[in-house]
Amino acid sequence: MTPAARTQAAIELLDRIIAAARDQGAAADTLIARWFAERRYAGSKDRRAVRELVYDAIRLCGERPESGRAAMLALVKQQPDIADTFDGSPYGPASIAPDEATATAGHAPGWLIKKLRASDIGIDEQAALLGRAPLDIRVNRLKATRDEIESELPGAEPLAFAPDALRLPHDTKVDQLPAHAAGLLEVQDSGSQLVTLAAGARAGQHVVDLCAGGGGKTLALAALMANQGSILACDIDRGRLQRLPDRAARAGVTIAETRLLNPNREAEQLGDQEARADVVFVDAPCSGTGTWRRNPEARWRLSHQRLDKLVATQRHIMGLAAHLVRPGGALVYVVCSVLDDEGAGQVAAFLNAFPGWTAETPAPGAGRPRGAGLRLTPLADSTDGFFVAKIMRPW
Ligand SMILES: C[S@@+](CC[C@H](N)C(=O)[O-])C[C@H]1O[C@@H](n2cnc3c(N)ncnc32)[C@H](O)[C@@H]1O
Repeated sequence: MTPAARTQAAIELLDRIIAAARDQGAAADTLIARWFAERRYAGSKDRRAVRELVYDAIRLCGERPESGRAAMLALVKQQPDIADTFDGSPYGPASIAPDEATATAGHAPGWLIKKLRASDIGIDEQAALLGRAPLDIRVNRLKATRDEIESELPGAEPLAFAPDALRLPHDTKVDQLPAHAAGLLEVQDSGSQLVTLAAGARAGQHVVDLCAGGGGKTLALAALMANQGSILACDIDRGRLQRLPDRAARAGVTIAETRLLNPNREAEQLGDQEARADVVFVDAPCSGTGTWRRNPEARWRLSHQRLDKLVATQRHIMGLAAHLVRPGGALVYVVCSVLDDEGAGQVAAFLNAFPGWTAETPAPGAGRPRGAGLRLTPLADSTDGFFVAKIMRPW
């Protein structure tokens, strides 16, 4: 592909990503993969170059742009060399007109910037939320030690604050490693590992992982429990939950059982779990503001209404979770968001609604206290952004 054709490809892809963000369609990564699957003529260098242009433009534009071309013109202001590729050639974009509309640069839509500021996420933190995410893995302590895996992977760096975490060079093809196929490691952000550690789950305990999804944190919990005890992994999403048994088998985890929940019938379906769990782990659905490094277009999807709906769902799930915790047990609440509405505010509301419950500040070696919990951010901790709180049920 010529440089002009690459710019045109990026513009077309951005158009699709903008439409999908508006209509709650597929994620940017999926759209990019589909686009190239239909265009086999594009080589690996073309793919990399187009992808880079697309993500640079997404990161640059805080508000959802009017069009892919407007987004790319905003990028031209930052990277003037790209202007030459608007050459009107057969596969390239038309020349730039003097007064063409250009998207505005920024970290997020205005209403969201206000929310971030109100949550003490200043401009440097906002910029870091849009940086490039590192590649972290969790060594599965059921099958290997971190030292063993570190010695096998050139460039792997152990992280001081997460005992099973290694940071790998960006271009490591983790899914092609024999150690990955053998279940010795999983790709998992070190922040994700830390919030799981904060649950303090121990061997022999009964844990309910109420929003288990595909089981990323279920497997980490099982490893911390030395695969002893029991984990009930629940979710309302059949597709995600279905992935868990195979992943568990690969990781040598035998203590996890799955249960598919029906929205709004969860309480009835969890009746047998009433007041039984030592730990109920709630990795709640959230806005994902802490994971913009991986999905920067997520900020174009969010709206006031969507955030309000998420906050209501989180509250509903916390209420369900509270009934499953045994006296003296813990409800561990996690979101990959840095917004107080979903983090500190949510826990304050819970403590108000459930008298006698008390928050313990988890001390996993990173993060800073935020309200009754702990917050991790990309700038301060070099992890994804997370909020975690450990709330104890009275005896
Ligand atoms: C942040 S994701 C969980 C990720 C997962 N714990 C992991 O580590 O891979 C949140 C999950 O909550 C689930 N969810 C949404 N509403 C729910 C509900 N009412 N009850 C249980 N799970 C729910 C979603 O399907 C989604 O899989």
